[in-house]
Amino acid sequence: MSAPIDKPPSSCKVMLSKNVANHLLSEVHEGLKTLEKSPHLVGLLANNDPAALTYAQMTQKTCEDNGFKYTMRQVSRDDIEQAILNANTDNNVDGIIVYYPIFGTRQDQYLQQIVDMTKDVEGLSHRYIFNMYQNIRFLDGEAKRQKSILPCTPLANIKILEYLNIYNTILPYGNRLFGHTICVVNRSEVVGRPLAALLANDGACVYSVDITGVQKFTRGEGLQKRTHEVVDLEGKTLKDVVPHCDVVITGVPSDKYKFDTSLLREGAVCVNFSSEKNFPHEVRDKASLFVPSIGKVTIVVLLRNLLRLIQNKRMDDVKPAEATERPGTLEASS
Ligand SMILES: NC(=O)C1=CN([C@@H]2O[C@H](COP(=O)(O)OP(=O)(O)OC[C@H]3O[C@@H](n4cnc5c(N)ncnc54)[C@H](O)[C@@H]3O)[C@@H](O)[C@H]2O)C=CC1
Ligand SMILES: Nc1nc(=O)c2c([nH]1)NC[C@@H]1CN(c3ccc(C(=O)N[C@@H](CCC(=O)O)C(=O)O)cc3)C=[N+]21
Repeated sequence: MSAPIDKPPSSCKVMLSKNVANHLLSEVHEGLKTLEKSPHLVGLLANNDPAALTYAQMTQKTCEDNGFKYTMRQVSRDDIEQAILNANTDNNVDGIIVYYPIFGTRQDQYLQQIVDMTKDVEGLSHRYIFNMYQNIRFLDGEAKRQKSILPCTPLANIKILEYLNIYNTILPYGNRLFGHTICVVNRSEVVGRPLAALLANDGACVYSVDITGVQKFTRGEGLQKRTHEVVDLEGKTLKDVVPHCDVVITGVPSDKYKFDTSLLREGAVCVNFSSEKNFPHEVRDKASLFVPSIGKVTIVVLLRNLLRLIQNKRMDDVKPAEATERPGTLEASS
């Protein structure tokens, strides 16, 4: 009988998102101490998506374990508009999350826009999205007291890269990804495209890959631009860009999809935000760090956004109007 050939142990460190989540939770607990009463988050569920229900239940548990109040309201999709309007005017509600997809059409974007901006924990209101793409970090211009709200899943990915020290804190805020080349596989409007923009705004060169093709997001040579620019890389595919990347982030919503790890640069950092396992087990033979899922971080970011909304509301004696159009600054972190 021949002895089994042992593979050398993998040098890849697998980082579970709960480590990052716990780190962020301590920040959330500090914020909570400054409030008189528990923040109240309302989750509106108007679809039969099991992923949305799981996500809602996980959010409820995290809220209850950490001093937040969470109420799930299940409504039919015909009643969702009225349910949002009721939560908007209810003084006992601090934050609202509506689980999507509901109609799966532009009606979903309509619903996103009727959530009161001061209760929009997901940062889906037009003004927040505009600020994000334009790299405007505050709602009150030069006063810089009210931070704009960033979308939860893109921000969760950023918090993970910060935790993994991909962000270089010796560099000034806004430039801390300078020198990194990052591939994001998914260009949806809710996660992939905003994520590519945020990473590029922080100084990275980002290849954004979708089934429609590859785009490159950068702030130009030597980070000359204030916000990112995008170019279509016609004819290029994942295979052309991945070998250049030191970070690869995947979000393909299919259990059939497996990332071809032979393309990875040795020692790349790999993060998967899809609820499916996009990386096969062999990723451990190539990657230096691997984060298999990020859901727990997303939920803590949601709570952090809720605290931020409450802090912004407190400062509302300073009127935030007209601040949106002013050029942003690069001096504050996400
Ligand atoms: N962990 C978390 O906190 C969250 C996880 N998710 C998960 O992330 C995944 C994606 O969510 P969404 O962006 O909302 O989904 P989506 O369905 O809106 O977008 C998926 C995108 O991936 C692209 N895509 C599909 N196959 C591809 C391929 N082979 N190569 C490159 N691109 C491909 C699609 O064209 C589309 O642009 C889902 O699994 C979802 O459950 C979503 C939100 C939060
Ligand atoms: N407005 C809105 N925002 C969302 O962010 C949103 C939504 N609607 N609709 C539903 C999808 C789905 N989604 C997930 C979030 C976390 C995990 C997650 O936490 N996954 C665990 C594993 C899941 C498990 O334990 O089964 C993890 O990453 O560790 C999954 C899926 C957010 N969504």
